[in-house]
Amino acid sequence: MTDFTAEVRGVTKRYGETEAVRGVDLTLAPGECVAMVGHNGAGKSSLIKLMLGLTTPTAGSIRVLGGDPASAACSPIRRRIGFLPENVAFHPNMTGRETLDFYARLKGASRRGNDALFEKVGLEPAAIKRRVSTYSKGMRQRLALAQALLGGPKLLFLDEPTTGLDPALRQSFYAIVAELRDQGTTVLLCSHALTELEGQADRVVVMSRGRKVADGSLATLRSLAQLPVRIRLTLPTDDVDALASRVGQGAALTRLAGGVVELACANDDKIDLVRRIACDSPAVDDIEIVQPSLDEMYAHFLCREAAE
Ligand SMILES: Nc1ncnc2c1ncn2[C@@H]1O[C@H](COP(=O)(O)OP(=O)(O)OP(=O)(O)O)[C@@H](O)[C@H]1O
Repeated sequence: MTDFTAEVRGVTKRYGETEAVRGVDLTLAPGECVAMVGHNGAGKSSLIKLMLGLTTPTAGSIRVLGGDPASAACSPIRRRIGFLPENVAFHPNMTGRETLDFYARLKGASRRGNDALFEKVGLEPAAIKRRVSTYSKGMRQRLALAQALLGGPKLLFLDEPTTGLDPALRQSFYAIVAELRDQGTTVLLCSHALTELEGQADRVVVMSRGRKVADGSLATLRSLAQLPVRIRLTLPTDDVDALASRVGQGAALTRLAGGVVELACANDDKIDLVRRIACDSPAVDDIEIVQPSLDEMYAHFLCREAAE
């Protein structure tokens, strides 16, 4: 008996000569929001298709919601999975309502909840009467999310859900994802927009060339990557060199524009350094601690994998 919503064990997927997924282990716990990142062709979509039961592994095993998602007996399981594919193509001549009704029939879900779904994703009553061909990219993506939410999925796969959306729409998209997660839905989210994933995902999985090269919370990945933390000081005095060298003892120092000095140090040395700055340099105007970004950690794990 497993507690995981999805469990991928030693999975390899080969397409002819191409090994799209290589020996991947991955678990998704109930109510977890996991971000999967990786370069083009890293194997993210292949892994999602395997968990959806659209393809079968060449080696290894997959269990989703307690069953094998590819087996014919598991269609009740597949009804509890939602999927927003990377490139959604709806029929242009159907209205929003007709489209959602159509997908509800396909999924065997009741259409009674469709109005609530339109409201959840922010599609106005006037908009759902219009043909999809008149929709903006943002409206199509909202409709795509409503489609993925049909039947109240326990597990939701979102493949590049925010590509092409403006910042406000991206925020509202993530607000819906957070609400779903709070209600216990497990979410796996693929994206190339690493910066916007910070703060959204409980865990980040980094894929490269079919392999999983890192898996953990941002804090775990930070401690694994051991990238330097940067401490930015805004110094009021002209004597930047003296002050900077005094506070910067033992830390790599860079002068930035506008009297700002950046000190790079190991994460474990950060508190000591901040103490020293506070004691020795009362004239510091401002202090900012910049943790390694997900972009930087991602680049680090890819370089490490390439070197291995
Ligand atoms: N049906 C298929 N037939 C043959 N090769 C495939 C098939 N699907 C995927 N591949 C190959 O498997 C590898 C992984 O592709 P996949 O689409 O899983 O990557 P991805 O990480 O989702 O990339 P992207 O970010 O560009 O969507 C690629 O080399 C791709 O060409």
